[in-house]
Amino acid sequence: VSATDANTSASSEGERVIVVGAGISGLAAARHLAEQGEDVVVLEARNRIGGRIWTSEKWAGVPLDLGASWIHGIDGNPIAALAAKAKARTVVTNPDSSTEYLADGSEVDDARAKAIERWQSKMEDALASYQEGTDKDASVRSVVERALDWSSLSDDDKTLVSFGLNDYEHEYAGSVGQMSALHFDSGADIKGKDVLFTGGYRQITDLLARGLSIRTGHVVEHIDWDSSGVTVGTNKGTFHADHVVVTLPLGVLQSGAVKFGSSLPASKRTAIDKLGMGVLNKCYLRFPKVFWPGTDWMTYVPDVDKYGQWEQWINISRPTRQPVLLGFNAADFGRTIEGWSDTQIVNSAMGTLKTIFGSDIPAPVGYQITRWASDPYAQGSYSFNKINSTPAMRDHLAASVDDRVHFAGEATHRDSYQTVHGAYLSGIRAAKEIAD
Ligand SMILES: Cc1cc2nc3c(=O)[nH]c(=O)nc-3n(C[C@H](O)[C@H](O)[C@H](O)COP(=O)(O)OP(=O)(O)OC[C@H]3O[C@@H](n4cnc5c(N)ncnc54)[C@H](O)[C@@H]3O)c2cc1C
Repeated sequence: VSATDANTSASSEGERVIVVGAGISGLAAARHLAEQGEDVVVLEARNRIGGRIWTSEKWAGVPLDLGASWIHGIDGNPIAALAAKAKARTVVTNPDSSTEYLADGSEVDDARAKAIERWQSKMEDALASYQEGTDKDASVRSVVERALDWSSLSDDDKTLVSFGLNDYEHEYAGSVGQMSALHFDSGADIKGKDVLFTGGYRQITDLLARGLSIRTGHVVEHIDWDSSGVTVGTNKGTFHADHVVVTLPLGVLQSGAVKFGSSLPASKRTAIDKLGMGVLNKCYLRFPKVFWPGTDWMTYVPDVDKYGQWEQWINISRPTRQPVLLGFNAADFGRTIEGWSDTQIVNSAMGTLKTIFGSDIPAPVGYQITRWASDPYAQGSYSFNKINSTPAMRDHLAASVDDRVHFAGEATHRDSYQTVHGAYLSGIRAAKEIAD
């Protein structure tokens, strides 16, 4: 790889490869290529590696993941193998370990819990039978509302149905008004338990990055190619190579922030346009003491006019051994609060916690808040299947162009998009297009 302002190992006889992005997919690609003897450099816009894996060290001794937390399904998962190699300690979290609260803060009783389950299975059935009965797409919300005859429901039932809808948003990060009823859940099933890292997800990216040539602070601005090679322009000079592996997040591709010199194939442009980039944000709150139950999850069922607000919480005090709670907000509300000040967000979170646990709970002694949609190098949290997108579009997004420009990243994995392991596998796939 040669740059006008810098030269790397010019003596190498391997192919010269530039990898754009030092997230898990870029690191996986670069590592595979380096192991095959290729001459590879990673260009990363941020001053850190990891991308949407981002372990905060802001609170001494309490590493917190602001991006990905879980290995989703450890059975046969390549990230679980890397975790073992890194000797990283993990903790199982159990989705069935949950305490549920109603809008007034009272705990959900057995009858109400059954009603919630009943509505959830009605929604699942409605979506499954829609998928079997048509190939015309519609939004998840419209299919559910039609099947359950929304306007005839009592306010009480509307609240429970809304809670179920927002559950889909937390899982897939898209708004149910935009999610494809045909394809929202396409892809691989998760196999095995979910685990998170007590010492942070960065242990995985740090392991992969070891020994690689990575240039942080290099913002890629344009990518050109012809039969003789590729040229990658950055804020710190121009780089030349035989191949480039582009791992830019879907949101960044959609924004047009990086210009592609020769035109990209129509199928790839359509895929970029039609797939969706969703939002999931985190708000960690640290308290002087634990005042919540010992279950892994806490869920809150707000009134319909507070749709999607602070519905899902995880008790992070078990893995961190600290009085810390993590509140999630997805999709529309997750996006809305990015425009709020930190104080507004914390007050809003505390409003929900006070409704549940009483107004005399202690004030938080610290907070950490994410804004993934406003982040110029992510422009969202992860991709989702928007109305009128198709699973084949992920293959189009993944396809290489002229055997020069290769694509990886979570959004390019047809079955395991939205995940760390999907991103990782896509990086290996792209690297193998260049060197097996
Ligand atoms: C809040 C949140 C929670 C999540 N939870 C989980 C979870 O629990 N489990 C799970 O499996 N997955 C989870 N995910 C998804 C997972 O984090 C991603 O699928 C995965 O990390 C994506 O990796 P990637 O390499 O495709 O992209 P990225 O990690 O985004 O890497 C792309 C890199 O490109 C860089 N870049 C962008 N623009 C430029 C430019 N112009 N020039 C140079 N470099 C550039 C970025 O800075 C970034 O480092 C979560 C994501 C978020 C945001």
